[in-house]
Amino acid sequence: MARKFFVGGNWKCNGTAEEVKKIVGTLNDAQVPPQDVVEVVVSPPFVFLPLVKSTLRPDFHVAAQNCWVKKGGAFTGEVSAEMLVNLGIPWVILGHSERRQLLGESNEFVGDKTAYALSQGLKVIACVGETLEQREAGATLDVVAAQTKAIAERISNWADVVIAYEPVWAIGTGKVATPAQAQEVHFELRKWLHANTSPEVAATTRIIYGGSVNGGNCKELAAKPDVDGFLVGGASLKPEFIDIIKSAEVKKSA
Ligand SMILES: O=C(CO)COP(=O)(O)O
Repeated sequence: MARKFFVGGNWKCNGTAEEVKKIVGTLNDAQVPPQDVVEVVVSPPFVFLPLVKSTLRPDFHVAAQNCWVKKGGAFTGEVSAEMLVNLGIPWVILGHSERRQLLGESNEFVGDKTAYALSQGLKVIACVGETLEQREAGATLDVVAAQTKAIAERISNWADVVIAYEPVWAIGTGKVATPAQAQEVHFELRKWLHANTSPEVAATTRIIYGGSVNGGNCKELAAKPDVDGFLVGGASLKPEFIDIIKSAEVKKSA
């Protein structure tokens, strides 16, 4: 069963309005494979969402980088799923390791957010991944399984979920997981989904890799059977993001 290649660009907390316009211009001018080959989603900071949504080419989509865990109200500083839906934002990234680590988001909280966002009609890029300490302790699979379980316990429909495997030690470090390391975890995650959700969910849910992906390493990673795309940080702010989008071609010819 074919899983459409997915390339997300997580801009994190970067950019001025001028820089954002420039990135959008570069994306709009780029020659990339068609939408039936690759799904492209860029995720600017909240304040730039309307600008990006209104100026970005129509075959690319936008994602927020977070949203609140329940209906909006007296939650100062938060942005609700309802607001994103109201603005026509189709996607949201949840459970990024930077939020898990710096803001103390627990597996349960990320699971609750995922369930709520889906209930409001958003599609979710749900991030999982182990720290270097956890990897060295041999706990990688336990960690990503526990993170995925907290989501699986709270949702029944995986059609609008993409799992992003982002090993914390590979994020922003230039230390990319080897294709074999990524493949191993993606394979195990799919196996976990098979055993704990359904064979159909396991076969159809896209599992994308994130952590120091760039124009130079993307093709080798994309060639692995269980790597269904990427969530790109630093390189998504640069023209090489186009090369990463084009790595979808590797899959097509596989
Ligand atoms: O965190 C990431 C994407 O969400 C990955 O970041 P880098 O590509 O900068 O390592």
